[in-house]
Amino acid sequence: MSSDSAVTVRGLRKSYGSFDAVRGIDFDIRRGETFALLGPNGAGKSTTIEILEGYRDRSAGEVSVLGVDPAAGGTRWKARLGIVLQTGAEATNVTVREQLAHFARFYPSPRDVDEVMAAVGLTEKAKARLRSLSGGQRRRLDVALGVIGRPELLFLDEPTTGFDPEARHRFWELIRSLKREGTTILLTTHYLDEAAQLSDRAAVIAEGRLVDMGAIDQLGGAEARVPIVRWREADGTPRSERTDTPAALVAQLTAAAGGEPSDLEVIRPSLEDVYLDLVQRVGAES
Ligand SMILES: Nc1ncnc2c1ncn2[C@@H]1O[C@H](COP(=O)(O)OP(=O)(O)OP(=O)(O)O)[C@@H](O)[C@H]1O
Repeated sequence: MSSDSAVTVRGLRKSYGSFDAVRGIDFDIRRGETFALLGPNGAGKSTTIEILEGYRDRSAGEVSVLGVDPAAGGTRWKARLGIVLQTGAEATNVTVREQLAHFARFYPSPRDVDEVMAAVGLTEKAKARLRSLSGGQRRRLDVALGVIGRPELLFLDEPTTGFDPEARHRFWELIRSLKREGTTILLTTHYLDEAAQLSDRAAVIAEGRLVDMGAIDQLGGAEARVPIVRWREADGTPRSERTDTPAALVAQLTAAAGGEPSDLEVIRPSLEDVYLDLVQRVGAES
C-alpha cells in the first residue's frame, strides 16, 4: 500500500444481518488531501467512516488508515485522528473551555484552547455550560473537539449541520487553514456547495456502491458539465438545449428573434446538478 496514502480502502464490505450496507468500495485518500464522501441518506457513508475510525467492524475488505488497520488501532494511533461524529457531545454541566482543556490533555501536542475557540466562534461562550448552548453552537464545539489534538487525519461527518451561513463560512476558513498545515481531511456532507468549496476530490456512493470518483470539477464526466441554454419562444413556450457552443446558439437565437431572446440564460450544471444526475441514475437502475 502506497506510503503517500493516508487512507487505503479495498473491497470494503459491511453487512448488518442480511442487509448489505457497503457492497465493495475502493478508494485512496492522499496525505494532505481533502476528500469528500457524498451520497444520499443510507448510502453507507457513516458506516464506511466508522470502520475507518475503528468504531465498527467490517465484514470484508482491506483498510489502512495512517498505515494501520483500524480494527487493530491502539490509543497512539487514535491520538493521530480527529473525529467529528454525526451525533455530537452530550450536553453536560461543564463549560466550553473546561471541556476543550480536558480533551486537550489527552494529546501529545494539542492546539491552544483559546485559538480553537476563536476559530469556531465560541470565544464569547468560553464560560457557558454545554447544556446552555444552542444546537449550532454545540456542533461548533464538536468541531473544536475534533481539531484540538492537532490531528494528522480529520474525519468530519456532516460537520456543519445546524450552522448559520456565517458560521459555515467561518468553518470553511478553519478547514482551509487546517489543510494549509497539511491535515488530511475526510468529509461527508449533504451540502454540495460545501464539498465544492473544500474538497480536492470526491467519491459518490449510493446503495453501498461507488458511483463515481474524481476531482470535484470532473465528477460525472465532461458531458455532465455541458452548458444549458434556456430561453422562451415568441409564443411563451420555455425551451432549453445543452450545447458545447452556447455563444453560437445565443447568436442564432438573437438573430431569429430580431433582438434579445426572451428570458435567456446560459448556465453550467452545478455540482448539485451533476450529483443528482449520478444518484438518480442508480435509483432508476435498481
Ligand atoms: N447498526 C445498524 N444496524 C442495521 N442497519 C444499519 C445500522 N447502521 C446503519 N444501518 C443501515 O445501513 C445503511 C447505511 O447507513 P449509513 O448510516 O452508513 O448511511 P449514510 O450514508 O451515512 O446516511 P446519512 O446520510 O443518512 O447519514 C442504512 O440503510 C442504515 O439503515
